[in-house]
Amino acid sequence: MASLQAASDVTEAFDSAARWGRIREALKAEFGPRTFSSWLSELTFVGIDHDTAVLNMPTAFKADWVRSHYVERLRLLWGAGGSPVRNVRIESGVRTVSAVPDAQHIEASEPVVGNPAESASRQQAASDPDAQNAAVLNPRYTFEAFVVGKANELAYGAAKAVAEGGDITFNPLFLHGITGIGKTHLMHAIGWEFRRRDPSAKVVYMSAEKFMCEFLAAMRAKDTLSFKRRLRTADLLLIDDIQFIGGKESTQEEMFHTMNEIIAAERPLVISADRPPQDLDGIEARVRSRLAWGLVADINPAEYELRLNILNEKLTRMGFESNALVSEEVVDFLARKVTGNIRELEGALNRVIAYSKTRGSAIDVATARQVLSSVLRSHSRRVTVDRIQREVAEFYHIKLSDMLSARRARDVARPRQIAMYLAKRLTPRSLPDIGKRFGGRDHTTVMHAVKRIEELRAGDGELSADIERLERIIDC
Ligand SMILES: Nc1ncnc2c1ncn2[C@@H]1O[C@H](COP(=O)(O)OP(=O)(O)OP(=O)(O)O)[C@@H](O)[C@H]1O
Repeated sequence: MASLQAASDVTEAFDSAARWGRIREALKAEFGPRTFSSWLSELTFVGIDHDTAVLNMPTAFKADWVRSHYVERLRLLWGAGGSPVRNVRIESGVRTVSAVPDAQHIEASEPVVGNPAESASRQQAASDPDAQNAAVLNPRYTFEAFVVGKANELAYGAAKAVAEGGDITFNPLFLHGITGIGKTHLMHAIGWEFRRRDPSAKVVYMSAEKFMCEFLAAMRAKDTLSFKRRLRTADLLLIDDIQFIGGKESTQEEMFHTMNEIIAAERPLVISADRPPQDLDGIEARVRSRLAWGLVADINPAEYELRLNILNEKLTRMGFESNALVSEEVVDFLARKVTGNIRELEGALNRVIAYSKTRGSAIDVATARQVLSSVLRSHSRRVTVDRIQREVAEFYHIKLSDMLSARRARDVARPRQIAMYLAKRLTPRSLPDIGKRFGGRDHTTVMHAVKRIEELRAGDGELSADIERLERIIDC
């Protein structure tokens, strides 16, 4: 690893590796053995690069997942206890040589971090299959902990209605919105409330990816019956991130029959995705139409006020009511500056808290700015495909969903091509990755769009000026 500082000091390397061993144990205790083995067990420690812990995941897909779901937690664990590590970088690709002693074989010698109640309930789940469905629900994701604002009030209201049972007029409930915005939180909240009202109810929560893996494993083992029975007998079925089954035909077929059976039995079904049903490319028309049958509720990016309320709610829940560690000014600063999604907002808050705890006193805005410099820098610099899609859609007065849709009319196809072109120019994403974010299109479509816009720009001053204007909007 040329970019890494040489681990010349074996003791130092060993210390970091031992630390990684303890962090792995903490993660396992915190997230439970099942989540750990699905998402975190393959993560290996590569080395320390200045103030950054470098970790590796064998596949790009899982690396992406860890980046979007666990990196803040990893950063906090690495940075705890006065450690000089401030950042965590997740690389992908199979690594055969370890730059440091193999951390995975080092026993945890310090107490693990994690919620003991959660660990206990997970341990119980491991030996009690009936308890497993409840155990996958995150205890933090309740309605009480969900802050409502304009951006999510429709989804919240619908989720409450499902959870409270009674006579709902829609089924399924389809929740959609960009990553890190509260879809999973709401689904778990429905599960908790449903079970609170009827402790004997069978609540099944599953990510679509897990649905696929378990179904394919059951097919391979020629035992799909128990899989089918487990899902189809649910009193409440929650399927998260359904976009992942795009293109997987046998899984879609099974999903379709499962949905039909649950709906026909008038038992509630809740589905989530990163986009509305009609834009789920790679998913059969009959499945899409079934998904849109009930109520489709979107969750929009939080506005300033909601971001502020969420931060205050989190602080209260953590027992920081008196603002002893995080002042009102710092909360306001975070709400104004961290505008991406709620996961990022939480991450920034956790960093500020961790830093204040290390110092033993509240910090001011200037220090918060410093502590978050890498987050804020990457935030202001980081142009995302989502952001490009939003700005281009607004600029050309088309619907955001048309960026992902299959519509070929010129008035939407051209802005979509421009957005692809800008995604290639302004983000580090690869062509296949960009294609995936434009409704699962092939990389050749993106390549064609980039070429086409380059050609048009060369001969069309007006288009070229529009693109420059867009670049300025997106860049600021
Ligand atoms: N309105 C809210 N109030 C309180 N916390 C929230 C709210 N919205 C999101 N969060 C928090 O933000 C984090 C990310 O939310 P969540 O995991 O539900 O996102 P998601 O939309 O399911 O993302 P993904 O599509 O990546 O799975 C969670 O910790 C959740 O508790």
